[in-house]
Amino acid sequence: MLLDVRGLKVHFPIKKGLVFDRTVGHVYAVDGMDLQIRRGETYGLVGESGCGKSTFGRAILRLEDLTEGQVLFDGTDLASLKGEELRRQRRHMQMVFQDPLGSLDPRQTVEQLLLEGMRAHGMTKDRDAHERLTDLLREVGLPRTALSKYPHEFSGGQRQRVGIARALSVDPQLIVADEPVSALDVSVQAQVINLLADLQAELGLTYLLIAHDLAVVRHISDRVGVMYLGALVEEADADDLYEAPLHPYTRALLSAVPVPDPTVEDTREQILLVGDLPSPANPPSGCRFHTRCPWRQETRCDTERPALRTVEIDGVAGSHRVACHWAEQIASGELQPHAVTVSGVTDPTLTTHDDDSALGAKDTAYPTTDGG
Ligand SMILES: Nc1ncnc2c1ncn2[C@@H]1O[C@H](COP(=O)(O)OP(=O)(O)OP(=O)(O)O)[C@@H](O)[C@H]1O
Repeated sequence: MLLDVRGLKVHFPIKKGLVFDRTVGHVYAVDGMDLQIRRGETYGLVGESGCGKSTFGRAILRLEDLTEGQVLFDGTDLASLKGEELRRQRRHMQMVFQDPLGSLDPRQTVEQLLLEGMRAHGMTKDRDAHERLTDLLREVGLPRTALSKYPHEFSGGQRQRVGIARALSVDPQLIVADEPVSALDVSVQAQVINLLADLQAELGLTYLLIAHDLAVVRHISDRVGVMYLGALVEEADADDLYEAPLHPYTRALLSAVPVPDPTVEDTREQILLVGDLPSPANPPSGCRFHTRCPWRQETRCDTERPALRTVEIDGVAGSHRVACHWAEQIASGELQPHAVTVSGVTDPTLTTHDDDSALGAKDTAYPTTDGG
C-alpha cells in the first residue's frame, strides 16, 4: 500500500468578529475518510462540487492542517512530520492542478519552473540537470523550444503538459491530479488523460485523480471512490462501480452521465438529485445523504451514520465497499424508491414511479427501474 489514510478529518473553523476572532462553527470539509491506494494504481475520486475532494487531496500532501486521523505514505505517518522531514517527504508526492495558469508563476520560463522544484530538492547539482529537462519535455510531448517560453504562450492543453512536467520534475511516486482536464476543451481532455496513462505505464506512477465528471475517471481508473459531504459512500473496482453501483448517490451520479452514442437507447434508471448539496458546516444527521435519498427509511437513515462496509457479491466478500444500511435490499429490488421533495421529506403518496411525465421535474426525484 503506498497510501493508507485512516479516519482523516479536516475541519475549517468559521470565525466571526472584527477585533477578537471567535470560532462560531466549523466546515466539516473532510469528516472521516478511509482510503487506501496501492503502488502503481490509479484511484479516481468523484463527487459533486463542495463534497471535500480537493481538501482531501491537499490534506494528504499536508497542504492543509489535519484535524484528526492518519496519513501513512509508504509507511511514514505524514501527520507526525514537521519542517525539513516534511519538506523532504513532499518530493515523493506532487500535485497537478485544474488551472495551470493559476498555479504556474507567469514570470518564470518553463525552464525556471522546472528547475525550481529540482533545485529545492538538490536535484540540479549534477551536470545531467539539463538532460533531465529535455527528457521531461519529451515525456510530456512538448518541444525543446518550450524551455524558454512563458506559461501564457501555450494553449490550455500544452500548459497542462507543463504542469505535469513540473510535477514530474522531482521524480515523485504519487501524483494527486485535481480536476486536471476540467478546464480544457473536450477535444484536448482525452489527450491529457492518455498522457497521464502513458506516463504511469512508463514511470510506474501512482495517481489520485480527482474529478466531478465520472466519465473522465472511468477509463483511466483502476478503482473509484465516491465522496459525499466529507466521506466515502462507495468504493469499488472501476468496472464494478459503473456497472453495478450500490449507493443511491452513486446511482444518481451515474444516471446523469450521458450515453456516448446517441443512436443507443438509454434504458438506465434515471435518478435526479433533488436540491443542493447540504452545507458541510451543518451536515445532516445519520446518513448524510438521507435528505436527498429516494430510498430513505425512517428512522434509521436519519439517525445512524452508516459505516463503509464490504459487501458480499454472490456470497463472496470482494473489494466493493458501500456506506448504506440498505444496499442489498435496494440492489435486489426489495426496497423501492419513492419521491423526494426539496426539503428532504418523502411524500408517502408518491411511492410508485410510473408517471414518466414527472421525470425531469425540478423538485422531485422519480427513479425508474426499467432496464436499470
Ligand atoms: N480554507 C477553507 N476555509 C473554509 N472552508 C473551506 C476552505 N477550503 C474549502 N472549504 C470548504 O470546504 C468544503 C469542501 O471544499 P472542497 O474544495 O474540498 O470541495 P470539492 O469537492 O473539491 O469541490 P470543488 O470541486 O468545487 O473544488 C466547501 O464547502 C468549501 O467551501
